[in-house]
This record gives sequence, structure tokens and C-alpha cells, in this order.
Amino acid sequence: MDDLKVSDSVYGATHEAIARTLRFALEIVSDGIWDWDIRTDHVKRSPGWYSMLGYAVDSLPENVLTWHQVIHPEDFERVMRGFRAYLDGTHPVYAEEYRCRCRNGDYLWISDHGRFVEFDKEGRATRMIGAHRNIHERKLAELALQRKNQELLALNQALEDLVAARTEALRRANRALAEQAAQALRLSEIDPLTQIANRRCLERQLQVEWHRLQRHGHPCALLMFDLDHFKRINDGFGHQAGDRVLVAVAQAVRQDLRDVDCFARWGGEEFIVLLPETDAAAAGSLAERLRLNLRRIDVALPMPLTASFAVAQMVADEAPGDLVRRLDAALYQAKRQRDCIVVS
Ligand SMILES: Nc1nc2c(ncn2[C@@H]2O[C@H](COP(=O)(O)OP(=O)(O)OP(=O)(O)O)[C@@H](O)[C@H]2O)c(=O)[nH]1
Repeated sequence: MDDLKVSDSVYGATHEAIARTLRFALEIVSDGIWDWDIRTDHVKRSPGWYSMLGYAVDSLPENVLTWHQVIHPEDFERVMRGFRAYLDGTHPVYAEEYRCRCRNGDYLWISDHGRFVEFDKEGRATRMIGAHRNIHERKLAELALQRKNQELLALNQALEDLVAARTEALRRANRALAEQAAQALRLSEIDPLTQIANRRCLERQLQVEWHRLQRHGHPCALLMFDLDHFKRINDGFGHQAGDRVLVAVAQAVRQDLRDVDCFARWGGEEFIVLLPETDAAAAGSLAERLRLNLRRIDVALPMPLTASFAVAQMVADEAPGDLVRRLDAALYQAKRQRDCIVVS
């Protein structure tokens, strides 16, 4: 636009001729051109500006207010911010996309950009020219795409949430299953009456200790005891009294053992203690202590409680089954005398 004011003639044409040419050009251009005289606030708009929005040419007041009134209320603040930023020099360009109200009440998306074209001696802008372009179709497509993208993002998020929730539910279910399995295993290795280990648990531990002996050579002993004349308790005081005695014995003996010892009910009134890191001599001493302590258990019976004991140390070249058989034989021997200990 600067070249319009530089002289009265350009390429030999007069100022008037140039202005006329420009007017014709503006009448043809479908974009809306606006020309703002900042000092007077007068705004001249091209025919394209009016026809783009469906108004009759020159039918609206030629001031800035006309522009304000056609901007969509939701876009107004943003557009003004951008415009002010250009006016006060905080932003180098003015370019905004917004909706303008048409004569029929519809809104049309346009792009608007403009720039200062004239300045006074102090360098203050005195004139600004800009153009409105119809971007309605492109903008609608862009917004539809944005909406689709947002829907997709939301869908993705919902899917991710669902997968995360399902994964968490699966993890919880797996944890519960693992706990149930562990609990089932624990229960399957506990004697329901005395709540100490059962035969199955002891046999498993025996294998573990036997393998440890093979690898490290650490000593390990087995101690077996069988309550004497237990049948008499059952017969004389009833099966429930017999059960109470078995429970009392289990509780008392457990207190005399270490946590690492595996104390199991082998069956009936027969018990086995697996003693890691223990040789036959130490196991014999323990058997003696248990034998004496058994007598002191208060089972509310008229006769003392006694048991016969057998002790055997594990040896590397003897299979666990053979060790138990050796122990059994020693107990059989002890049973001949009762209330005594046989070290095999
Ligand atoms: N109350 C009760 N009795 C049991 C249980 N299991 C086995 N018995 C009983 O234990 C008794 C074992 O009898 P025996 O094998 O003759 O042994 P004993 O009477 O202790 O005789 P010795 O071992 O030779 O001293 C039987 O009466 C079984 O019924 C149990 O869980 N509860």
C-alpha cells in the first residue's frame, strides 16, 4: 500500500486513475478488504467484505463498531487480544481466525489479517489495511477432524482405562488364587487335630534336609516318640479325652523346640521331630528333656503320661525312607521297655 502514496503517478498513471483501478479490483476480489483510518476511526470495506457476509454493499456504518458487532461473542475476546497485541507492538503480526455473523444470522468462519500501512511523523500508525477470507469449509473440516481426534483420544483413554482395570482385576484375582493355593498347601500339611505339621509335611522337609546333607554335610537328626498305653486313655476316659491329650502333648512339645525344627504328627499317637543342624547326641539330650517334660503335662488323668523315644542321625548314603525305617525299628525296641530312649 505504501506505493499508493509515494507519488501522484505510477507508471505514468494519475493518482485518480490508480484509485479507480484499485476500486475496480476491490469490486472483483471476493475477499473482504478493510481499510481503517486510525485517526478518524473511519473504516472503508470492499464490496467483497459485504457480499461475503450477505449484506448489501456499503449498508453498514463505516466504523470499527460494525466489525465488533459481527464477531461471534465466543471469539470476541480472543480476536481483541490479538488485535491489541498488534496495535501496541507486543506482537509483530495481526492474524486471527474467527466467526462473523452474516445477514441471515448464520456465522461464517473467516481469516483476518492486516497491517499498518501509513504512519505520522512521530512514527505512529495512522492507517491499517486488512483482508477477510472465507475459510468456512476448511475450518469446519478442521474442527470436525479435531472433534474426531478428541473422540478417538477419549475412546483410546477409555480403552486404556478398561485394559488397566481388567489387568488390575486379573492381578488381584491371580493374587487371591496364589494366596488360596498357598493356604491350601499350608492346610494340606497341617494336622487338623493338633495343628502341627502332618506326615506329608515332614516327608517333604525330610527330603529337603537330606539334599542339604548331600550338598553341605550338615548334621541332621530325627526324633520319634509314641505315647505309652494310649489305648487305655481312650478306653478309660473316652476318645475326646484322648484327643485332648494329643493336643496338650503337641502344644507342650512344640514349646521345647526351635522354630527350625519340623514337628509332625506321624499318625495316631506317634510324633516325629526333624532336627536340622543336630547330631544324634544332641537329639538324644532333647529326647530326654521331652521325656521328662511329658510327665509334667497336666492332662487331668489319674496316671502319668509317658512316651517311648527313638533317635537317629541322618547319614548321606541312607535314603530318607530307610532312615525312617531305622527309626521305627529303634522305637519298636524302646516300646519293649516304654518310657525310655533308644538311639539308633
Ligand atoms: N483319641 C484319639 N485316639 C487315637 C487317635 N489316633 C489313634 N488313636 C488311638 O490310639 C490308640 C493306639 O493304640 P495302640 O497302638 O495299641 O498303642 P498304645 O495303646 O499307645 O500302646 P503302646 O503304644 O504299645 O504303648 C488306639 O486306641 C487308637 O484308636 C486320635 O486321633 N484320637
